[in-house]
Amino acid sequence: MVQKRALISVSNKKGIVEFATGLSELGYEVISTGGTKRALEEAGIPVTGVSDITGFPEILDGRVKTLNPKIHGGLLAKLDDPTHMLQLEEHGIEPIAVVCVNLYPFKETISRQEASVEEAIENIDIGGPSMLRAAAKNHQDVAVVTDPLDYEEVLRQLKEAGKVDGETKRRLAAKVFRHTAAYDAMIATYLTELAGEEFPECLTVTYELKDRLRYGENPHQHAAFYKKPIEEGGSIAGAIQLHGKELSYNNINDANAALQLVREFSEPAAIAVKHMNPCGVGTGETALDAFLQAYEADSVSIFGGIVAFNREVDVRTAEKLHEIFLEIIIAPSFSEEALAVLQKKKNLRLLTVSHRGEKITGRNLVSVEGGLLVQDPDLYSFEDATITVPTKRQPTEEEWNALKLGWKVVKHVKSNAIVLANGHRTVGVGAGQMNRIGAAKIAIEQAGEQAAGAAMASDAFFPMDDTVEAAARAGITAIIQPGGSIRDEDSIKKADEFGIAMVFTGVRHFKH
Ligand SMILES: NC(=O)c1ncn([C@@H]2O[C@H](COP(=O)(O)O)[C@@H](O)[C@H]2O)c1NC=O
Repeated sequence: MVQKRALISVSNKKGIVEFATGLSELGYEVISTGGTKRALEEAGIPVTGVSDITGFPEILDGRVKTLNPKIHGGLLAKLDDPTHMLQLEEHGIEPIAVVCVNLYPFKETISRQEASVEEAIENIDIGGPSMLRAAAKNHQDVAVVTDPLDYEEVLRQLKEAGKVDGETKRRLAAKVFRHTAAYDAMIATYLTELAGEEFPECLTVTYELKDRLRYGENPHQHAAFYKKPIEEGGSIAGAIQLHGKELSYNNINDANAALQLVREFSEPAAIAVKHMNPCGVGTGETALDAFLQAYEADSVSIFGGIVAFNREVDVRTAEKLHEIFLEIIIAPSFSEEALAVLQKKKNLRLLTVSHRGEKITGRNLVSVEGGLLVQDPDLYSFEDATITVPTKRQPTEEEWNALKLGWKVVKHVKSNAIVLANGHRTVGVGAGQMNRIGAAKIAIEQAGEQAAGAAMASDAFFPMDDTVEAAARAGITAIIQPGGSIRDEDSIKKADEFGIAMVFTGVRHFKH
């Protein structure tokens, strides 16, 4: 019997001995590169070295091992093409029926903070992707495996049918091209960043499947959650779920919004979110104080919402949280007693996010029909802004605290956005209105009596003085807004008329 050939060259050696044993027992001649050959021989599997086939040693520190016509001819020949077969014979090349290759660990290398550029470059696999792509192109005749999870199925089919069926070979080939494309995308991103190119001529991003979701924004929409290959600390994609039902599409979006806002605060803070807008934000000496403030901010909307903390949730906070219906609680950690309290609710999702204090710096990508919008995230903070006070009256210390809180929150509310706040919590949130005065009216109505003495934050400038007038009539005493309207003077005059202290930040925080 003519022996069939299987080529195995893997960096990740997991499961390879079992796979190679299976192939060998089925009569395959296993051919391998240096390290793989050694590992298989140690396990007692007969192996032919690739160098014995190519008649060429591995050179340049392994940069050239399998890049040889004796290998690539065997991968690319069409078995039903007489000319191909004749040429193989002429050049003494044997066809290869099974290819098992996984690549140098480029992702793992660049994930290590201390990895040098030289190390990263050495971990760019060249021969591996070449073999994978060749075999995948020729999948009509070659079964190509790159994922150890596929070893079992390939062996099963070879054992039961003596071959891998066409459908499986096509599926494996598609997987290979996804894998090599993702691999190259990571390399391209790494080198593009090193070269400092901001918006290259094409965008090669890659994401890995994290979860299939039960449905999307609505039950009739199919959905999945993909994550970046290398995790960014503090992101929802890196969150660990300790308890509760699986996260839904809307949960993930809301949790993301809550996390982005809680990161604005260094003092203990609690953020309640509904439909991606903060409905109550509180700060205090402790997580409990902060939560009580957030709850007080809007004890109606928080129902069925998400609460994010930037401090550990302790048992006292957990007991308070337990009293209301929430979908998700996110915190850096939960004390054991707190967990015991919160886990009484079967469905309540508890997430921890390992925020190590770094800013999330990756670009924002938003899909529109037929394209993708790409921009930097809005990382501008109050401390970065050039603050001016154009009114006669300067804010008092208490007003400054309220203005800062309102300004941090309004950045995370859908535009047009108005937030009313005191020094400890929001008291009114007007989100996503088509005109500014509309957003102001909603915030003022929600605040009711609490508007008196509160501060107002606006995500963009006032095109006219009507919002200042509405604020004054509600008893608001301080306003923070970007400024920059051609009619700023009208707003300043109106503020002076009512003794309001108004602050300009010079920075707009639209959010759509
Ligand atoms: N250059 C080549 O000809 C080449 N051929 C195979 N490789 C890679 O070498 C690795 C296996 O090496 P080893 O069997 O020596 O442990 C695999 O990840 C494979 O993708 C190569 N490496 C790199 O580019």
